[in-house]
Amino acid sequence: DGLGRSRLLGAPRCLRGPDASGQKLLPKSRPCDPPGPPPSAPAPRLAGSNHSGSPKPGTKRLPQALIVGVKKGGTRAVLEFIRVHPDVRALGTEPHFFDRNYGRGLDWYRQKRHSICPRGNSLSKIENKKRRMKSITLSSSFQSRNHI
Ligand SMILES: Nc1ncnc2c1ncn2[C@@H]1O[C@H](COP(=O)(O)OS(=O)(=O)O)[C@@H](OP(=O)(O)O)[C@H]1O
Repeated sequence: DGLGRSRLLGAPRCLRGPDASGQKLLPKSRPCDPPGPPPSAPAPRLAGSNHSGSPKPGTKRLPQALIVGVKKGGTRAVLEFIRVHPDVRALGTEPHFFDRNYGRGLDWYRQKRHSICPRGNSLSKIENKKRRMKSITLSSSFQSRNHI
């Protein structure tokens, strides 16, 4: 609200440690993780999925929000605006999940997000260079009555 009070009352807060006081958690100059398994690696399977790769009923967890924009459409600016919220943490750099690290699986991606905010709200910008699209996912403990 206008007084700077969080409307996310009741949601676990992401306490910002000394390493995250408004700074990017991962500097842009940091080299990417070594490449994952070759493209022939099987597609990652969702936790709780059956042998066909389909999630079991009741186990699929989707992001609370997915913001999609074209490349160079200002998606970084949107992410930076959202991360100003005190209850939101964001990966500093794009994890390159789809174009470089897909073979590492969804657990690798989830762990990256979990490492910045284990119980709360995390943002990350992911990319699909082939389609020249960018998206921002917001996974959170927000209740449906909460908005940012
Ligand atoms: N409000 C507003 N108005 C006009 N232009 C803006 C605005 N916000 C971001 N930008 C410009 O958007 C470019 C970055 O977009 P993205 O963050 O989507 O880039 S990327 O696709 O992730 O590389 C980047 O443009 P370039 O500097 O030409 O790369 C930003 O300057």
